[in-house]
Formats: sequence, C-alpha cells, structure tokens
Amino acid sequence: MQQPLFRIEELHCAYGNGPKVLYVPQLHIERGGLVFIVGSSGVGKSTLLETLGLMNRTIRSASRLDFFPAEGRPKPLKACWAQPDQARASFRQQYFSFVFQQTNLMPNFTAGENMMAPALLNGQIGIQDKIRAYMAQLKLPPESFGASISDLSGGQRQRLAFIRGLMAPHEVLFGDEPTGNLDRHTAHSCMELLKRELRNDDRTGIIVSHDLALADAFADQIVPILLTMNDGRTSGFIDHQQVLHREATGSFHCNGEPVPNAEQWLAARLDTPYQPAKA
Ligand SMILES: Nc1ncnc2c1ncn2[C@@H]1O[C@H](COP(=O)(O)OP(=O)(O)OP(=O)(O)O)[C@@H](O)[C@H]1O
Repeated sequence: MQQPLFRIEELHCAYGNGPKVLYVPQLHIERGGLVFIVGSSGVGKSTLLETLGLMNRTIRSASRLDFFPAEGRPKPLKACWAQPDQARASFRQQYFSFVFQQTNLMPNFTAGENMMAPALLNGQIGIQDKIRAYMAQLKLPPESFGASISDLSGGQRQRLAFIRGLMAPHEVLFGDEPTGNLDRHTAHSCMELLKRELRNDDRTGIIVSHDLALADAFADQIVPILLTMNDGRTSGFIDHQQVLHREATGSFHCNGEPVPNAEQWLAARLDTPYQPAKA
C-alpha cells in the first residue's frame, strides 16, 4: 500500500505581493521512488519545489500543506513557513537534500570533499568506497576525486553535485534540473543510479525537469503543471486528475485510463492553455 509523503489542498503560490503564479487545488505525492514535475517554462515547477522544500517564501495561502516523515506525526509545512529562517533551515537539514542545475559546490574544497560533506555532517563514516563506485558508474575519472572544482567541466561538476545529493541521507531529495547540463546517455545513467539508491533506502526523489523522455523512462509519478490564462496572464495549475502513475506492469495510467506513451501524452498538454473545470 502506498504511503503519503505530501498532501496539498488549496495551495496558492506567489512571490511577495506579485501575481499568483501557481494554484494547486489538490495534490497527493506518495512516498518512495521518483516523482517528476514537468511543465513549460515559467509555469511554476521550481516554485512548487521551493514551497515543498521550505526554500523560498512562496505561499500566499493553503488550506493544507502536510509532510509525512517516515517516523512521527505529519508536519504541517504551513506552520513551518511561519517560523524564523533558522528553524526552517534545521527542518530542511533534518529531512531534505537538494541538487540544483547550478551545482552550488564549495569552490575551496576538492571534489571528494564536496561529495563527502553532507554524509560526514550527518555522522556517516566509511563513505569513500561508495562515492568512488558512484563516480565509476557516472564515468567520472577516479583522479577527479582530489581535483579542484575549478579544474572540472560543467558536466563533471553536475555529476559531483548529483553524487553529493545522493550521499546526503535525507528521506526526500529535491532536484531542480539535476541533469540539465548532461547529455542524454549520462542523464539516463544518473537517473538509473538515483532510482536504484532511492529504492534501496526507501527515499523519495522529487525532480523538476523539462525532459519528458526522461520522465517517461524513470518516473513513478509525473505531476504536469498546466498553463492557465486568467485576465490575459498565464499561471500554473495542477489538476490531480492529470497526474500520471506508473503501474506494476511498468506502464502509466491517468485517472484510471492507460497512457501508452507518456512523453507524447504530456507534450500534447503542456503548452496549450488549460481550462480547469469549474468546481
Ligand atoms: N524570486 C522570484 N520573484 C518573483 N517572481 C518569481 C521569482 N521566481 C520565479 N518567479 C516567477 O514565478 C513564475 C514561475 O517561475 P518558476 O521559476 O517556478 O517556473 P519554472 O516552471 O520553474 O520555469 P523554468 O522552467 O523556466 O525554470 C514565473 O512567472 C517567474 O517569473
């Protein structure tokens, strides 16, 4: 049976006093596996990630925004948002890790130190062998372990950041275009590794991506953010009936109907303004 990870109801997101950028009447994200958030540019994918990951003040209002940790009672994120920055940071550090396209590596530390940092900070030891195995899998040369960040290519840095995120033992890993700088083959290797490791550790990856083929190949759940038009302005909208779930057979279904080709199904919906049914 599926376990809840996030439960969202009537969430409105905006930046400061700016216009509403995202509306989520209802969304259930389940624990375990890989969840992809897809949508056209500017529709609110990063906003959703920032909201769930307690990264940026994006909530205008929400009637429910709950996180269900593996142990203990559900945590109302709405209440976390009212707390000081320090309290939110320690909540994040307890449960969440992050991988961004702009890697945020520490330039004064070597590649190896960067990859080991989150695991060491969380008290893990004997991690070098694991990191070296991940490096081999992602075709990073062994000597790059001791290299300066400035001596590595953009794609190598992204793979380092990816391994660093994997090494952090948190139960949710948020990724914002974590393979955006990589060629298709390497992006697939990253996702294969991520999927396997998440499954082994009962963790969940929530990934923002433009790459519908990657979502089709690896996601267990795909959340499309649809484009809506209000008074001439566009904003994002999530219709829970348009969320795709992968069945045990490996194929997707949506609202009880089979979806034979998720990539095509999504491509046909994402760029066309969507008219939500009236409640
Ligand atoms: N810090 C911010 N302050 C004000 N508005 C913002 C901020 N960040 C994003 N926005 C606005 O919110 C909307 C959604 O942006 P968001 O970055 O979430 O979209 P996205 O789907 O992730 O886009 P992309 O695929 O291009 O990265 C856009 O209209 C954007 O201009």
